[in-house]
Amino acid sequence: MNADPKVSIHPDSTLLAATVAARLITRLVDVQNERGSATVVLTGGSLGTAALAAVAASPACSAVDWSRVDFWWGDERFLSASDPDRNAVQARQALLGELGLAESQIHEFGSSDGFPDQDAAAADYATRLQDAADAERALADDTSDSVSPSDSDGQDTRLPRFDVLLLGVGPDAHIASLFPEMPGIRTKEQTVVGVAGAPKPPPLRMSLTLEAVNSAQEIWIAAGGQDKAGAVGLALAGAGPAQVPAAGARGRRKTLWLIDQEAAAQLPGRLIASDDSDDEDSDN
Ligand SMILES: O=C1O[C@H](COP(=O)(O)O)[C@@H](O)[C@H](O)[C@H]1O
Repeated sequence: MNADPKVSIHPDSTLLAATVAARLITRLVDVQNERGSATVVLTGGSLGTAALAAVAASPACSAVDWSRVDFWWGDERFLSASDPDRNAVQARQALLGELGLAESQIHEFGSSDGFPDQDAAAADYATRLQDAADAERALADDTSDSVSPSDSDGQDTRLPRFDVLLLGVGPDAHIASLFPEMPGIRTKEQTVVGVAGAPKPPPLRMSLTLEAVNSAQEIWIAAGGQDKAGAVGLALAGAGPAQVPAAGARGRRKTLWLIDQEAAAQLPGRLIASDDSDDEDSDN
């Protein structure tokens, strides 16, 4: 049973990005203290990229041991590797390029330079996720006197453990590259899907499926601006995921909506009370 959504509302998108950054730094430090290393799944989009820039600008940035963080992506555009519209290129510019990471920590989707089409790049990403999951399980088995095997705590054996998975939301309520009423949002029994005909350019993309998104320990959905208010309102009013993909995101231990006042304009009244400001932060 995954976690019901909680909502945290912030005055504007600048403060929202700073809050996401502060929370991310804190969560990564906590996970590293608990488990040694941490894994983050990044999003593209305006707020996701602004939050990464805010991590880079934070005086607390160096509290994280970045050499023990792995980065994956929830989605990517099928473009050449250096295209400025690639989510990975934007994330490298905003933060990853500042951290002195090894390339082996940065798990980008394949590009149009290396793959014939988006389906081949999606299949490759699924294989790399499975390889990482297998390696994680082998490590857990080796240390099983002190650590529970990762597949006995409900972890999806096709995927590494995602400690925090970040999502943006489009005005149409898409998350990652799962768009309303398109095949990707209905795809089952696979972890990654190729997307053709996306309504937001570029049309060719790769995305984690909803199953894979919802394998994350914590999902943080960040949205700012009045153009997101309708999508946020519908998602939190309990719409169906096929029509409103953002409604389907549920982390295993936490589902946290981080939004600004403008994006909160159509929030159902009962949810304003679910603000997680007194929620510990329950990250322990
Ligand atoms: O195309 C995409 O859009 C969404 C939302 O982006 P935003 O700029 O409207 O916030 C993003 O979450 C996704 O990763 C990206 O590929």
